[in-house]
Amino acid sequence: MVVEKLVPGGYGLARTAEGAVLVRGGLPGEEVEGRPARRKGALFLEEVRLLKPRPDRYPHPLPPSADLPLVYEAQLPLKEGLVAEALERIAKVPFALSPIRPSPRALGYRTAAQYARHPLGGLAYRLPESQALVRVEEDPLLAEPLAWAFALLKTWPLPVEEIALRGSLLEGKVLLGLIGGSPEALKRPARALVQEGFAGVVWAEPSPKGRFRGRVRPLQGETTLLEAFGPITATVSLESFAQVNPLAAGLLLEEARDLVQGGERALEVYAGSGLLSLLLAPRFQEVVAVEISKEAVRRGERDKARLRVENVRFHRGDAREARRFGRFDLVVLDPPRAGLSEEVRAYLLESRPKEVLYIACDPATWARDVGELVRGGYELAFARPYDFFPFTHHVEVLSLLRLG
Ligand SMILES: C[S@@+](CC[C@H](N)C(=O)[O-])C[C@H]1O[C@@H](n2cnc3c(N)ncnc32)[C@H](O)[C@@H]1O
Repeated sequence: MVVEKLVPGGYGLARTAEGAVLVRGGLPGEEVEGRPARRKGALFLEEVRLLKPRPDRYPHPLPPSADLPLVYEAQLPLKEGLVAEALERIAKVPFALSPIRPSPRALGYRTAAQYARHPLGGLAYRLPESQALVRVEEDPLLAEPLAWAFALLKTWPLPVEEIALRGSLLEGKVLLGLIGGSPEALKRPARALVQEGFAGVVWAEPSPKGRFRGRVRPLQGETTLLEAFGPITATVSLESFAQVNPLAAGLLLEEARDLVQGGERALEVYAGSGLLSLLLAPRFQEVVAVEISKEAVRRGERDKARLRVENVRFHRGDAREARRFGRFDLVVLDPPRAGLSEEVRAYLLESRPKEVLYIACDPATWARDVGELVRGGYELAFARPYDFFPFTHHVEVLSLLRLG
């Protein structure tokens, strides 16, 4: 069978007599075979064999997380296609997207990464479906400070379950998170790791809720770094979200700043450390930034003081409570992959801000939300895919909706 197109989740889609089959590892135009198996109501191809690969497959080694192993130029139309198709099929909004903006770096772009420790030594990637560990010998997607850390840690036998890295291109430094093991036993190795060149080492308890969601203890050195995201500098840490490709994120922030009109009050929900609030502050009298992570809010408060921004108010809380903050001229949204919660969508349709700036990392949930806002009286004024994650199917979208 021949893979027809790339679909959400990074699968190839092929059609068979039994219906559409999702193919992990098959790219559009490639001939594959395998055993179709039904899981969770969909048909997946198992034991995939690639019979006829594309001629533009990337010829050098990549980590297993790189599920779009094509030469860079060939990746971009596929990603654009994911966004265009989501708009058409899910939002049902006819709209011409602005062309995708490539990442300034196709390789060496990632400033954050996590690996499991392989039981036989070395670093490994956990396959999302089977949870099986695949050893990672090299990772050319890592930016320079992380590439140094990767090479060092590959041979360092640390008694932990996972490691997390967060680097800064601006400072040329990297923080190391040790997940699992005992913080007492890791104090000495942490000192040695800082002597070796890490800016800081933090221990975290493994938690079913996610990385850094259980107990966290700084072991040695720094816990935050300063990073440049285009027009703004911000602190980053291991503990809470910051964009992994600061050069690409910087381009998006520049364009975002130019898109919005300004006014009296702006609200940012899912704000992280409030990069957009701090950036847009000069255009508004008051900006409220709502974020659930205590650590991200703490970083935001520090950035606010460092940048001497007076009119941004951080609020640690749930986006679902947006209603209590009242009405705004602009609402900025950058939610996790699940997109907006029902309560946030209802709040927007009730309070009717003049502009909604929506940044998304999942085209399908973005399209669902855009569809609902358009049916509620908004018009999609701008949408451009951005490539924050070369060599993977992930794609970011910058969009602006205006009251029609
Ligand atoms: C994609 S990140 C965007 C962060 C920020 N705009 C940035 O670029 O750094 C999404 C953020 O939403 C936060 N978040 C997730 N669920 C939330 C909720 N229910 N209420 C408020 N914030 C939430 C996460 O902690 C994370 O910081």
